[in-house]
Amino acid sequence: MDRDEQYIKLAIDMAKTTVGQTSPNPSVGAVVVKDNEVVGLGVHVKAGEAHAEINALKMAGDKAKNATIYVTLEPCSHYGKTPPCAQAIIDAGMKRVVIASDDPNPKVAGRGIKMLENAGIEVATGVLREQADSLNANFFHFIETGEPYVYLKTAMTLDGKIATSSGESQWITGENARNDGHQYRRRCDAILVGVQTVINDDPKLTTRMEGNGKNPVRIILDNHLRTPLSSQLIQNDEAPTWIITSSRVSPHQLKAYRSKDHVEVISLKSPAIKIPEVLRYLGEKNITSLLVEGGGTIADAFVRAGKVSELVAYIAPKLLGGKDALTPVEGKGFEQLKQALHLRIHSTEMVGEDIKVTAIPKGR
Ligand SMILES: Nc1c(/N=C/[C@H](O)[C@H](O)[C@H](O)COP(=O)(O)O)[nH]c(=O)[nH]c1=O
Repeated sequence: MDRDEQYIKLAIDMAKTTVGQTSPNPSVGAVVVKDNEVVGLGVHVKAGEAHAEINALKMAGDKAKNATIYVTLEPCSHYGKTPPCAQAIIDAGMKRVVIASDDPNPKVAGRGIKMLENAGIEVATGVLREQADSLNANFFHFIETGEPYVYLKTAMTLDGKIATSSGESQWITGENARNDGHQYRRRCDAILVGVQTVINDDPKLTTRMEGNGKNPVRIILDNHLRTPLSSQLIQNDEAPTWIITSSRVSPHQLKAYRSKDHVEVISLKSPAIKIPEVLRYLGEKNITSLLVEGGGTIADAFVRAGKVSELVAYIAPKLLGGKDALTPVEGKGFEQLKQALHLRIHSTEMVGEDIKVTAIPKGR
């Protein structure tokens, strides 16, 4: 690993610590180096606050002059909530800029680099690009599609069951795997379940394990508004609860949920909920990442709609059997093998006694 890669790696590792808290902005890290000495470090901590480059330049002060800045994403060139970073780098009299990811926004991609080169600053790009790009896969997907990046998460036994035939499901996987699953709740802007999971499991869907963290918005897909008023998602107000229902529900039914400030019922215009419509709506609400926790009917709807960005499967070394035991993907399914959703295995690792597999649909 050469010097440029070393400093970009440091910037990426810093950016990793802010994943989930900068939404709808990307997670970015920056390192300022003068004569092989680190003189400034910075991350973007929250949307609307200073960008990583600005924080690193602030720490570097006068030492930024004729120094090099290593940044995980192309410096912005436009006035957003804060002035453009490319201009701040020019004003600081820097000599060189090393970048990992290009800006995915076609409207501004390359403009920051152009500004820097026109000011006589040397620019190197694409250093550890893949690592930096995967850090912001959610953000890049959101910018390119206007829809949230969708993690489909499931927890099953080795024989593919998510619950016993009598419906018992807690717990299939161990503490470590469930803890790992909560990191996705911290990272995602929203978590989504179907009403059957609410009825069966009465989940809280908050980020509770390993030091807590930001709670995602909790979303229930509920065509006929069957969410029990007594359920934790209605009674517990630690996070917003959005119930997405169809246009067929009556004003009387809607009224029942109005008493809870943290609950919002959204009836989409169609008589039956369609996944693409849900994702367009969530994108408009700046939900950039969505954790779909099931159950099987919901998973099937997302799979058949071709709207899964990444599968996260936890597999417990257990056998449950039972022809009526629930499986991760239920619903209508595909009738022919050639229709199957093909994925590329992205990672496999042990998490406690369980196996964790992540996989990306082919062609993404
Ligand atoms: N049943 C299992 C899971 N089950 C996940 C279901 O969504 C379940 O209803 C919620 O996890 C419950 O939410 P909360 O914990 O109350 O916030 N997920 C897992 O990772 N392992 C399992 O064994």
